[in-house]
Amino acid sequence: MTELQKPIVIGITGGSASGKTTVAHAIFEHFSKNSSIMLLEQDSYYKASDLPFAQRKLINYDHPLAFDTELLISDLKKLLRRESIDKPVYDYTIHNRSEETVHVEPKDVIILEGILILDDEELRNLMDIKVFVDTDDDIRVIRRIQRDMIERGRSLENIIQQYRATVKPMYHEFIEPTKRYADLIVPEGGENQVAIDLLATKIQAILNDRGLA
Ligand SMILES: Nc1ncnc2c1ncn2[C@@H]1O[C@H](COP(=O)(O)OP(=O)(O)O)[C@@H](O)[C@H]1O
Ligand SMILES: O=c1ccn([C@@H]2O[C@H](COP(=O)(O)O)[C@@H](O)[C@H]2O)c(=O)[nH]1
Repeated sequence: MTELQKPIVIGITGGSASGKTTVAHAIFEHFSKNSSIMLLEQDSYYKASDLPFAQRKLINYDHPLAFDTELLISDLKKLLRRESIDKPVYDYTIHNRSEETVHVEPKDVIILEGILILDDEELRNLMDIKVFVDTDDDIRVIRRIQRDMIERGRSLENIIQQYRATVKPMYHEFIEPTKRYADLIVPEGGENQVAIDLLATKIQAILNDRGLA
């Protein structure tokens, strides 16, 4: 009976460094002891590139076409059919997909997280709950500087240049407009415990309804 139930898909989006990953991990932690749950990052589905590093650095990574959305939809549909996937691995430090993949087994709850997951209608329609993490541009840019210098091997100059050239304009052109598709808008992300608790309650209700609890 349990194997035949459709898994629950929670989409968590918002601008870069809004707190999407932090919210996704909080939900994951909440359910991981008692439920079968997994994270699926849209970033894993950035397109691979044959261009040299100097040119890869200049790619617009905040445009919908930077992602292999076809592969992401195909993998998500497999997980919904309770089939396993070989998830690509993305390496931000080299701006490219790594040679490796990670074998992922299907789970009852799938948390899909990324800047442009609500842009594509077909992908959007696969989600049960859509969340937009809404954090002001100035806070996000400060967080991004701190994170990208430490975790993604970037210089301050490079982060500022990329932010002005693509990150900020693409946010306003493509990401922020997807807020209208969200069921829930979470201000400030990871520290918003009330929103995380509300989300957890709703997920638990769907788990109960589908007999997955
Ligand atoms: N509410 C918050 N207050 C302070 N720092 C936060 C908050 N939410 C996230 N952060 C920090 O901001 C950075 C970006 O958060 P992250 O969740 O990785 O964002 P995203 O996945 O949207 O890019 C991380 O270093 C994280 O620890
Ligand atoms: O090669 C790359 C790929 C992506 N980026 C930037 O990453 C963010 C999305 O990740 P978040 O965790 O949501 O911040 C996006 O804004 C891209 O600009 C990159 O710099 N290089």
